[in-house]
Amino acid sequence: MAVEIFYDDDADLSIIQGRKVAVIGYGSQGHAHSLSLRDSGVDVRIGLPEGSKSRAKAEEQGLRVLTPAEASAEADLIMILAPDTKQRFIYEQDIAPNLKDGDALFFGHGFNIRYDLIKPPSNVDVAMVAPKGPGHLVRRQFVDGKGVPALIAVEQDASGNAQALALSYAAAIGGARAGVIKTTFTEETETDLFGEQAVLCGGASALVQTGFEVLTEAGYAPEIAYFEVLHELKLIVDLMYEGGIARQRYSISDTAEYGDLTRGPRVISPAVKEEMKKILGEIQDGTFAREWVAEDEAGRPKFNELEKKGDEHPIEATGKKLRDLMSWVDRPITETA
Ligand SMILES: NC(=O)C1=CN([C@@H]2O[C@H](COP(=O)(O)OP(=O)(O)OC[C@H]3O[C@@H](n4cnc5c(N)ncnc54)[C@H](OP(=O)(O)O)[C@@H]3O)[C@@H](O)[C@H]2O)C=CC1
Ligand SMILES: CC[C@](O)(C(C)=O)C(=O)O
Ligand SMILES: [Mg+2]
Ligand SMILES: [Mg+2]
Repeated sequence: MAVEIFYDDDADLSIIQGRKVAVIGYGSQGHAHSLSLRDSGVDVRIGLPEGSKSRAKAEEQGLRVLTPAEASAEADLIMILAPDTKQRFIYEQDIAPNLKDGDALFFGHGFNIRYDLIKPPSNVDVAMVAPKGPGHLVRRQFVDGKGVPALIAVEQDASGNAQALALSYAAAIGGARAGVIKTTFTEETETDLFGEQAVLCGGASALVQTGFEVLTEAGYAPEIAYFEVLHELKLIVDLMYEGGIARQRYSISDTAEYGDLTRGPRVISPAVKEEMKKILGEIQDGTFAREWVAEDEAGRPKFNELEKKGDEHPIEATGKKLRDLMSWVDRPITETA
């Protein structure tokens, strides 16, 4: 079945402009949504705990900051953009007691609804606006007059108007400039987790680190290895982004293309595809979600150890040294928050 795609002309911005929005969390997505909602004429307040280090950033941008409970009580649309593993506690403690008939509960990712960690009452709309890109780029694209495509989904339509509300919200953060696709909480959650684990983050990081190790262990200069397996990856992905894999193959040399066609499938072998299917199975049957929730509850020992190991990988020191010399590399995407 063909997906439904909506653009600015399909969205009614006045719907979200008529709501009182609370954005809970002011990190990667939270800052992007809040600032762009405000710039689109929406009445927005931020919900953050008293001791949160994000408070100063939000206040510096001229936003009104309340506690999550105060912001939820004041608002009639609550967007939860706190870490996925913290959302159920924030919901129970700060949001649920303040939900009123006709309110809307919004998510930027379907994790807590898909895995039954949050169970909203039947008298509120439950919807999702999930930009398909990192928050800092969502904001930068908005400021540049462009947008990052977004997904919308409605889990519960108490008002009968939840989809129009979600589309209006998505338009206010720039999503409808690029295209807003209708999906479900289940499809968004499972495909998002698969994409970030197997390809975008997990797959790509491991591919780059392994390529760097193979070259440097064979005696090649780390600087040359860095350019070859990391720096140039962006340029190749830019071509894919513009015109697919076919466009990338059109632009590279025939020598590179023959290597791509014959060696690529040896790197991403049938065994890798089998492992990807296993990873998808663990997402679908809830194994990954249970593991991640338990890891977070235990204080993230594995997360912290693996993150530290990644930071200590030799490619990071080489990259830092080289990037400091590259005047042409764009400003950091963390500049806006
Ligand atoms: N990162 C991304 O680009 C994307 C994220 N998403 C989804 O968006 C949501 C937010 O993720 P992300 O932006 O990465 O989150 P971040 O980790 O970047 O930011 C989390 C924010 O929540 C705040 N926070 C922590 N605890 C609480 C609490 N108890 N009450 C209120 N606020 C709290 C943090 O404040 P403090 O400074 O105190 O830690 C911080 O401001 C998730 O559902 C994620 O899956 C979806 C698409 C892309
Ligand atoms: C690719 C990672 C992501 O899913 C995203 C930026 O869309 C996330 O959860 O951060
Ligand atoms: Mg994503
Ligand atoms: Mg994600």
